[in-house]
Amino acid sequence: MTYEVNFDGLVGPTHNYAGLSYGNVASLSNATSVSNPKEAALQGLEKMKAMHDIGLKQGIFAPHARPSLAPLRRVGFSGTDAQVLEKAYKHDPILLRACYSASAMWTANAATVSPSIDSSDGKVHFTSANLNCKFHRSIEPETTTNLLRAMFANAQYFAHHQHLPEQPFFGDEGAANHTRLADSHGSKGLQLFVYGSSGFNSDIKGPTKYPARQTLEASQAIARLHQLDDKQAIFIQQNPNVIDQGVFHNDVIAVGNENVLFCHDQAFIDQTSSLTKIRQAYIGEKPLHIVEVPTHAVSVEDAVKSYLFNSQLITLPSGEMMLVAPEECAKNDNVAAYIEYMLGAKNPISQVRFFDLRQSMQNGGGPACLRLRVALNEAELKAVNPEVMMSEDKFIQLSAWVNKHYRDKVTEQDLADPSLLQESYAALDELTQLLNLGSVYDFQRA
Ligand SMILES: NCCC[C@H](NC(=O)CCC(=O)O)C(=O)O
Repeated sequence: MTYEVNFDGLVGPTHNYAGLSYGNVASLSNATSVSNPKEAALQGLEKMKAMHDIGLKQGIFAPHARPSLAPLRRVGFSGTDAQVLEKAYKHDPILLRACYSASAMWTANAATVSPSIDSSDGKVHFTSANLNCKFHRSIEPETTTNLLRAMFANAQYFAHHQHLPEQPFFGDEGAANHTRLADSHGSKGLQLFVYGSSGFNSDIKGPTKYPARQTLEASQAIARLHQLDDKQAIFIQQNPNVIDQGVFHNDVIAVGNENVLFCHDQAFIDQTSSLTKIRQAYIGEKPLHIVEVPTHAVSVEDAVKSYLFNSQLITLPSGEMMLVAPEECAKNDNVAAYIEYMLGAKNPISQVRFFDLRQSMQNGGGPACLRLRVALNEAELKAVNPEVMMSEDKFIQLSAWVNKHYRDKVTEQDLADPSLLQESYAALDELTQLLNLGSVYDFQRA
């Protein structure tokens, strides 16, 4: 038996709205709104618990330590921690906000993962994403790797790779631009890598307004590192026009699960020929279902607002598929009508469940952004650090931990307050014990 295990990012104690992601409509439009980290973390935990209760395997990905002081010291802010915060607040508040971001919650961007069945050495491969398109995200990869190593600590089963070179040519945003199509989670599959532009080839035309965060070269490097056979990797360009309309990652316009690809009809460049290539490359024996949503039913704008395609598409223990959608989809008439139609149409998706993830959604992160998918067989699952797996007890423990440590309000002014740093580090130090992670943060290693 092979399971798809979803590792959801636990929202960190400094979750805030800083408007840091040009090209991500929600991030920009909610800049400087007041955030509620406690509510954000509890909303995320509710989703994890619901997935666990449905009978799925659910994991927990710890947050990163924020504020991160190393980048501030590196660019010349000096003194005690409190002095560094005070000076940065005064002289470069935007940089300070970036160093406070809880963006590591969106674990679809933490790494790209290939299951052992696809890799020639028979191991599960992980490559942390360099996230070098946005400064606040470019400071994530080292801690991500520390966390992955603490969660998947067995070298017999798990191979960890360093993130790609920190340079736009190798822009890599992890699993948000990667999906796997296969007859089942346990069968050999086709890994679909979707890139926005090329680092080296100027014939490949990217978007003109917003940045393309994933390059072809990065996707190719991952396929090499993960030892994928040529037949098991396909590279398709994202439609640059939709990037310019706010589709900053492919998982805002397409999602795959087993033998289903659910996508908008403007998701890919030259959509008809892109889909033909995917159909021809599919290596399964079952039929590949491509559920393509027409623009007349759901516009790109509605897709971006509702995050329909940032739903998780999961296989239930019964074998049916369920769309795990943000509540915003139920509130958008066009999207709600399409979902109703789709559930009744001839395809494997037969159920939907909506979640309130507003705190994350307001920064452009839906259900699918919040999770990293790792397909694991029984032996591999046994080798995972058991403390990072969701259970009744873990849910109670983590909810209590959030309620004890988190604030229910963070404003821009709070970022100058050194007690927010102390509270956050104390909370995370305790969390590393709850999840048995060891010393993964800089402040624990100093
Ligand atoms: N996969 C969803 C990622 C969302 C994330 N948003 C942010 O970082 C917003 C942070 C802020 O603006 O405070 C991003 O754009 O990478």
